[in-house]
Amino acid sequence: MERAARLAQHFVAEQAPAPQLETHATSSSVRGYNVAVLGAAGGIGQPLSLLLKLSPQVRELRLYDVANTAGVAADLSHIATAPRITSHSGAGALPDALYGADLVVIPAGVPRKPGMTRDDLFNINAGIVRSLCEGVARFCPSAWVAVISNPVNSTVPIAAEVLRRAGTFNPSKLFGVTTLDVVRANTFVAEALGLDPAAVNVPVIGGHAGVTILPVLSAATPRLTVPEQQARALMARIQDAGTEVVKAKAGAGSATLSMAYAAARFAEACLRAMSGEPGVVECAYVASSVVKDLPFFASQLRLGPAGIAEFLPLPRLNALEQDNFESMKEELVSSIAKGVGFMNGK
Ligand SMILES: NC(=O)C1=CN([C@@H]2O[C@H](COP(=O)(O)OP(=O)(O)OC[C@H]3O[C@@H](n4cnc5c(N)ncnc54)[C@H](O)[C@@H]3O)[C@@H](O)[C@H]2O)C=CC1
Ligand SMILES: O=C([O-])CC(=O)C(=O)O
Repeated sequence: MERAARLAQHFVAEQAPAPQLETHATSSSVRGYNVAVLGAAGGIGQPLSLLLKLSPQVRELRLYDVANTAGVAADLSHIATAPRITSHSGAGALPDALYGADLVVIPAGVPRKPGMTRDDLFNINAGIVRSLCEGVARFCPSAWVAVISNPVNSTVPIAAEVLRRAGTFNPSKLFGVTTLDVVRANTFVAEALGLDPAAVNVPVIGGHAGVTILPVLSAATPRLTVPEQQARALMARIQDAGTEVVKAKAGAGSATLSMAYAAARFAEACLRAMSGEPGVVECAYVASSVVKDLPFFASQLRLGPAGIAEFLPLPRLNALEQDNFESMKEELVSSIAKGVGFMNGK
């Protein structure tokens, strides 16, 4: 019997810990973590896997996709860094990719073409995220899960519902990756201020589509003092930045390289928090009670060894941001309801 099938059978039949890889290192004995990338042969998956191969936090990097992971894995495995690379192609290989994973990053799914919204991807990507999360619930129920697949505003509620139904949902460990919005905001604000982007931090709250992306420019550090018209233009550029890339790629997909950078930054933050490093703060789209009537919301989170350790208070919004905040609510409510409706067969 295949190792994956044996592991799966063992897990289901006996509910006992299988020969698990050594994980959950403590800060005093860091051995690294097992990270699975689902969709690893894709436009984001490949450069993301490259960046994770460079991470000192990673012990084993499992590359899973419906096909074509063998070549990516062979290629990456020649890089002279510590993480061990494994290849898992096809649905039958999912259990092996997930078993003992500490962090699962999901960039699986179709990207936009010009003229499409992220929501236009729902019909295909909803089912992909559902089936992958069913695997997570079964084979690595304690893992942290970072969902990249769009529309994030709906795929994260789907992931939550899958895990909840399986009895394994831990809201502190499920994240929609919105780091690219923060990365873009930092870059564009740094350009405006003539600074190194590494010295800039802009919290971005809400969700990950159009008006739901709310960069809180008034809370940027260092302080951004620009005329309102320039602030409006910056906000619009950050909100439309995904579309800017989709248009420039002219049918060849959406952001992959900047997204890989952003996802690697987020994954690295998760692994540092897991290992007990204090003061790890990132924005992400999570199950939340920070805003009434929005059960999923992106805001600044302090991460700890067990996932979300604290929801930081929302920054104070100026009039322009408050306006945007009010106009995002309806869209976010309906995107969340669409995800939940999908799980209810609607
Ligand atoms: N959260 C964010 O900020 C961003 C999200 N995205 C989203 O990320 C997703 C992936 O984008 P790209 O990598 O550019 O697309 P891509 O098409 O280049 O790669 C997607 C990969 O997913 C794989 N895949 C499809 N179904 C799968 C399944 N059931 N199991 C495992 N793998 C499967 C494909 O074989 C392919 O290799 C898209 O939905 C895109 O909209 C893209 C950029 C930013
Ligand atoms: O725009 C897209 O379709 C991909 C994405 O989410 C982004 O680049 O922010």
